[in-house]
Amino acid sequence: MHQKILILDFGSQYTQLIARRVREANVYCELHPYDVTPAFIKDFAPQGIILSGGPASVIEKETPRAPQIVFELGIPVLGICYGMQTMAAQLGGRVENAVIREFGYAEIASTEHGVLLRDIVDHTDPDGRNILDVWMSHGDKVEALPPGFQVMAFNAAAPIAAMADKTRHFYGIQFHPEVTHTLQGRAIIARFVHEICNLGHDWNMPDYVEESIGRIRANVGNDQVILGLSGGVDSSVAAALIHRAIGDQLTCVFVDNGLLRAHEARQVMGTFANHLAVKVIHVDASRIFFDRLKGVADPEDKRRIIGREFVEIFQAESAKITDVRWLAQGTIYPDVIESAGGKTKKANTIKSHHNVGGLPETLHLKLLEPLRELFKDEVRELGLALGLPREMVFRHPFPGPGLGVRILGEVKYEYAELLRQADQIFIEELQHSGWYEKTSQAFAVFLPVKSVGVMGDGRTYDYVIALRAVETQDFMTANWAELPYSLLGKVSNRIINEIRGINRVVYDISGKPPATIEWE
Ligand SMILES: Nc1ncnc2c1ncn2[C@@H]1O[C@H](COP(=O)(O)OP(=O)(O)OP(=O)(O)O)[C@@H](O)[C@H]1O
Ligand SMILES: O=c1[nH]c(=O)c2[nH+]cn([C@@H]3O[C@H](COP(=O)(O)O)[C@@H](O)[C@H]3O)c2[nH]1
Ligand SMILES: NC(=O)CC[C@H](N)C(=O)O
Ligand SMILES: [Mg+2]
Repeated sequence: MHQKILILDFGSQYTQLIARRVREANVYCELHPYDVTPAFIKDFAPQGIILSGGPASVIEKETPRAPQIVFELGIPVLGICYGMQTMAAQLGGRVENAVIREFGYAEIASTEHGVLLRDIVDHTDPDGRNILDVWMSHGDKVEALPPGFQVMAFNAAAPIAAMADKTRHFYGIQFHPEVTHTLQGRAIIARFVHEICNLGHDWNMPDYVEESIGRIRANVGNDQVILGLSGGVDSSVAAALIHRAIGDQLTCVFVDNGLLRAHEARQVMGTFANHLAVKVIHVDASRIFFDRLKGVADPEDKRRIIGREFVEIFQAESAKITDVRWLAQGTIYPDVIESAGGKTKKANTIKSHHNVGGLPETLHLKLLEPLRELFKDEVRELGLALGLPREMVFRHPFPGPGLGVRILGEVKYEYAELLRQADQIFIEELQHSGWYEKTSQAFAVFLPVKSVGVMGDGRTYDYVIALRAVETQDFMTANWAELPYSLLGKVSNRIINEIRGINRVVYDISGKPPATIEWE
């Protein structure tokens, strides 16, 4: 049993980051909606609670409140932004519309009341006051302190920019410590969990590996498990972990759908089957995929067809193995959070992300998802701890539909071959120049349009390749990467010189939003 923090989510854009920061302080935490039941909170038995920010306004009626039990358990509570405002309102203070709203950088002076901000400082002002550079995003502010509280920090826009009741260990901060713009944010979160909640550093990878292996063994017993192995980070780490736990009871199914990157099949088989001695069934289904995709140009239709075909292959393969009771997946914590949000939010479907999650009932398999609690960088750390090669653990994510959504319109074998070569050149050059690690995701896109060129004094009429490279934390928003012109020039030269059929290369300079990372 780990010591743990409960984070109640009021709908902030940054709630996941709060969880990340707590984990980075080596403390286990979970994120749940603000309206969980009192019984849930009791059972969860947290050593501290964090209330997140949120878009609503405490001033309006019918807006979210923290379950009252949060303030009755005798444990520390930290309210961030909306979390602070609702704490103030619920405990007898007052919240008003702010005259001056703050969005972005702000300075606050701390009074050092309570332990949370004591000695945490960016600089001092001419009056000798401790100043923190913080990031704010609010239109409301706490106007009157609840009984028992004192001001912990202030500025002109928010005379109560932070407040504390040091007897009950209730803290409220108007700024966001979870975003990196708040320079001392990490230190503040660490202060809260270690010194105010008195939690140790009991969340670390080596312990996690052992615990997780124990849990997998206890769950699975003597059953057989199958896992769809893509060669991506998540399914690879899941495979390595489960294999460590149950060895030969695990069978991986790696589907070559003809839409993989260059040498992917060889690499995956090399690492897993040869190096780690994991049982991997290599299903060469490229012909089936190309057949099914013939004449289909609509991106959503393509995604659906590819997703359906994956499921059929899985079903066929699992039927060939006796005693399979479990389907293992590389589901990670952001997937869990996002699909929970997806049930309640009325979100627009931009793309239906392919996932083997939609397996038919007739498969009758239980789900084994050992990475459900982990963030991507924790998954990477786990991969390294399990001995997976760095190139595998740190590779960019690759979507399930693969090159199928990077060939615009109809997918043809000929296009896939051209794209594979271009993508390989781009990735090679990024790696040589040190830019692969500086970008979050990079790839080539095949445009099935022809343009005129001149090569060796002759006319060409060939296809176009677009290059895409982005920097992002969470893949929800992204900036295009400012790759050096010299690097782009070299990649362009190589693609046009080395690949017959391509005579023009362009670079995608669109952010997300308004564009998405993949072109389809
Ligand atoms: N070619 C494939 N063969 C078998 N299973 C696959 C294949 N492609 C995708 N999958 C399954 O679909 C799941 C979702 O793919 P996704 O790309 O989200 O994760 P990943 O490949 O494990 O990691 P990453 O996000 O780093 O690419 C994978 O975990 C895997 O189980
Ligand atoms: O497993 C996946 N199955 C999919 O169908 C899929 N579509 C997009 N992606 C990846 O998700 C991230 C965001 O992509 P978009 O900005 O294009 O939506 C990027 O990292 C994309 O590569 C997918 N991953
Ligand atoms: N970021 C937040 O939590 C904002 C809280 C509240 N909606 C405000 O504008 O003050
Ligand atoms: Mg993948």
